[in-house]
Amino acid sequence: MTKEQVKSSEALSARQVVLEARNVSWSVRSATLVQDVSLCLRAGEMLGLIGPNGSGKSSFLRLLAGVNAPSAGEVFLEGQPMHAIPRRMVARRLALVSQMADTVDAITVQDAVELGRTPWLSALQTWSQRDDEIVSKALALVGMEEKREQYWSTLSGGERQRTHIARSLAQQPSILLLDEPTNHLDIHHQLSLMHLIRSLSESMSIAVAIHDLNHALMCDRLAVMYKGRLVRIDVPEKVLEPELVREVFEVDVSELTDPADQARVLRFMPL
Ligand SMILES: Nc1ncnc2c1ncn2[C@@H]1O[C@H](COP(=O)(O)OP(=O)(O)OP(=O)(O)O)[C@@H](O)[C@H]1O
Repeated sequence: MTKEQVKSSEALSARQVVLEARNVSWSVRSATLVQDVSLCLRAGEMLGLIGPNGSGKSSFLRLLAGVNAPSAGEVFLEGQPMHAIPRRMVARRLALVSQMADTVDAITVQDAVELGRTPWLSALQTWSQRDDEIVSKALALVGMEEKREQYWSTLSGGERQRTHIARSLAQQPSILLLDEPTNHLDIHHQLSLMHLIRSLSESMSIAVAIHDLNHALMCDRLAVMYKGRLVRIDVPEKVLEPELVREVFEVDVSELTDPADQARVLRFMPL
């Protein structure tokens, strides 16, 4: 990751807001799981959502995606209230890759990825060669083209995860929301996926929940969730500082520099 790939906050602040949460809360029974969160995702931004287990990242991503409606506040997609946009139209603009996404067993990888084209098809717009090309490209991007005929039920956890990501890419959204996409992936696939997400952010806006704080360094900005609240949003260097990491994640952090390429590396120690 070169410094040039990460966009500066000045460059980002000039860009259009594509998705906005305005004072959003979400309660289930008496528990408030997301509390008064406001943030903007800008065009071409890679925004990381970080926070300890149970801090509300997945719940907040589902609100951003319009899968759940906020109990208070509002989400805006390209300036329009999310609740007023038909789901099919939302699906043409935004895709969510959930943490525990599953699908029915009796379909192949190819079938699962083809489902990503659904929002674009209609009685007038039937399956075309272009749809085949989009599906093939999505499979290739996640390295699943050789497994295209394999049944879902026979896939490993990492292959399922990559298939779901391919499905979301086949959807051709301009906004991609990913909930811990490196779950189940081996180290090679974790790195290649993080670099793929980084390169996709040249043409898409991305919000991604991440546990690995070294991966989080690849984001343009980081939003820190803690007990359902947004406690900080800023560039990674300003967010991943010892005091905040200690308070939110209950670990000590020290920063090292890789002599090979001067890259920043974080090392964590128990308190
Ligand atoms: N439908 C629900 N009903 C009750 N509680 C819920 C519901 N969904 C989530 N929660 C609770 O809300 C809190 C936030 O959950 P959420 O999955 O959003 O956190 P997270 O930050 O994504 O966690 P993780 O890092 O472990 O994936 C958790 O304590 C969870 O148990």
